[in-house]
Amino acid sequence: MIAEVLARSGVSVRLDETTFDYDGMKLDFDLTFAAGEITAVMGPSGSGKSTLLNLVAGFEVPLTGRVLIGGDDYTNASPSERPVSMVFQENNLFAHLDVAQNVGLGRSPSLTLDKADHSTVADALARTGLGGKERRLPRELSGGERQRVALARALVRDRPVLLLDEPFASLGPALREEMLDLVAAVHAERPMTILFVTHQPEDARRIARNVVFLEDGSVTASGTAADFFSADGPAAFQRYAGSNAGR
Ligand SMILES: Nc1ncnc2c1ncn2[C@@H]1O[C@H](COP(=O)(O)OP(=O)(O)OP(=O)(O)O)[C@@H](O)[C@H]1O
Repeated sequence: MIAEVLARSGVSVRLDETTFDYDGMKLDFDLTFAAGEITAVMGPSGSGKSTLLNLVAGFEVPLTGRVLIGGDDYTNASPSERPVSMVFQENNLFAHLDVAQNVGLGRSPSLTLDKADHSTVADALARTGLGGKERRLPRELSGGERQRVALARALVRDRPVLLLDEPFASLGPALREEMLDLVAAVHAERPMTILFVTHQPEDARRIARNVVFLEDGSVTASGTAADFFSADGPAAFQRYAGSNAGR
C-alpha cells in the first residue's frame, strides 16, 4: 500500500550539500527536486547541468555531501542500484540489437525476458508509437524514433526517477514538441520525478512545473515555471532565455 502511494506520487531527489570538482571547476549543489514533478534544469553551456544529472544517476560521485532519493542515501550506490533511468541526447542504443531488444534491456541486461516482460516491452513500444518497428535496427530508424526507443527502455525499467539530458535537442521543432507531449502524457499516467535538461525555454514552458537555473556550477535561481516565465522572473534567467529563444 505504501509502495503504491509512493509509486503514484513519485520520490523527491535531494542533493544535500554536494560538491564536485572537474579539473579545477568547482560545483556545489544543495537543492531538492519535488517528488512526482517535472523540473527543467537550465543554464549556460558548461554551468554543470549534465554533471548534476550524473551525480543523481551515479555516473559521478560527490566529493562531499549526499545524494538522497526518496529520503534514502544513494551517495555511494552504483548507477544500477539507483531507482533512476536516464535518456541522453544520443548514443542511447546498441547498434547490433533491434528495437525490441534495445527496449528489453531495460527489463533485463542479459535479455532473459519472461512472458510478462515481453508484454511490458510491447506495451512500451505501443505507447511510444513504435508498434510494427520491433525488428528494426537503430540505423533503420529516424532520429526521433531512436529517441522513442530510448524513452521506451526507460519506461520499462519502471524507476520512479527519470533523467532526461537534452534528449530531443537534435530533433526539429515539430518532432521535439511531439516528444515533449509524449513525455508529458506518460508523466500524467505515471508521475515520475523528472529532471529535464534543456536549452530551450519553450520546452521548459511546455512540460515543466519547476525550473532550476545553474550558473558556474551552482544553482542561482529556482522556482515554478510560471514564476520564471513571468515578467518578474529571475533577471539572469531572462537574459539567458532571451538569448536562447530563437535557438
Ligand atoms: N569529463 C570531464 N572532465 C573534465 N571536465 C569536465 C568533464 N565533463 C564536464 N567537465 C567540465 O565541467 C563543467 C560542467 O560541465 P557540464 O557538462 O556539466 O555542463 P553543462 O551545463 O551540461 O553544459 P552543456 O550545456 O554544454 O552540455 C564544464 O566546465 C566542463 O568543461
